[in-house]
Amino acid sequence: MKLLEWVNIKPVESLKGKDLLTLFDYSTEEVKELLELAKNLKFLTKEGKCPPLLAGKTLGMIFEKHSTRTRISFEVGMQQLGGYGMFMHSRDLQIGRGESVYDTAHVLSGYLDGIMIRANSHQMVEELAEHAQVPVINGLTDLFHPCQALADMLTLQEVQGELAGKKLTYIGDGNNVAHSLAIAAAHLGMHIAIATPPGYEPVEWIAEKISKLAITNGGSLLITTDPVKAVEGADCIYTDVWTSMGQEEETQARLKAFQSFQVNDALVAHAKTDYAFLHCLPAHREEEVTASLIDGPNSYVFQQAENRLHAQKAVLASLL
Ligand SMILES: NCCC[C@H](N)C(=O)O
Ligand SMILES: NC(=O)OP(=O)(O)O
Repeated sequence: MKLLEWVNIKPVESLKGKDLLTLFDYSTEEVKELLELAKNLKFLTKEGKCPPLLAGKTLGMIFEKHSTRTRISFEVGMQQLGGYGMFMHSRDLQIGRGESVYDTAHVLSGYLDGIMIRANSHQMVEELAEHAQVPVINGLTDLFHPCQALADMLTLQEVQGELAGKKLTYIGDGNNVAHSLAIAAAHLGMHIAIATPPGYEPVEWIAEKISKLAITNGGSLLITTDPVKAVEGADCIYTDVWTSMGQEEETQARLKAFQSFQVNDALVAHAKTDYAFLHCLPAHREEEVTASLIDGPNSYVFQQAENRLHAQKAVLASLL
């Protein structure tokens, strides 16, 4: 039998034409199906047989902020699926000179089959999605980073198998990455613990929704200011930068506030011995994580970065 006949590469039917703004908008079943498709697309890609599911299609990729992984994985992902990914920096577009989101959405919809955008404000991406006639994919906003979270779950599934009931700990800033990671983990029924300094907790309405979703799926959400409590018995430890893009002038204050939230040998001693360490990257060694950990045997950060490619191909193949 030919590979393509026994590896299931059916796009997630119910997601056709939809946007991906946050994983709150998807059902648990849809998230699981996307991850299954991502796993199969990864396998086929490694065999040199990634199917050309998006032949002739073009994804426009708008960036208001820097990117290494998101830009390159979307561009290469489109190419592997037989389509084309077109990079645009917002400062080169008329939107950078004040053309409205409404007009931009209508105009781009006439040329493209989908739009991926990395933006400063989540609200702007919602407005773009409202007026675009093609799917809009969130490549990071101030509030969410759903594509990252799908790659994170794919990586954890590869490393630890079934995730329901496992404990996922996030240490650091209650930011975009923390929000999306916890939403994805809640879909998969994980026990999530988030430790942040006071004042840097996840946004309240987002945390409430995550908690409900986690409980529905047999998991839970704990938010604490005690990193040791959060790490106790963890299967996975995750951290992100203390200062996100756009917060540069808060750097000094944040360095001080996050001092005791470094992921280091003393802290991970409270986790399971075979815990997996993840970080969305870019990382600052000896700030949020020590080199001994991110470059150590429990770290899967490069596998995680590679998985952006395969997780996003599942998204692209399904939405476009
Ligand atoms: N590459 C992902 C960067 C994530 C970070 N929280 C930021 O928003 O800058
Ligand atoms: N993790 C992530 O989104 O990386 P980039 O900022 O390099 O795209």
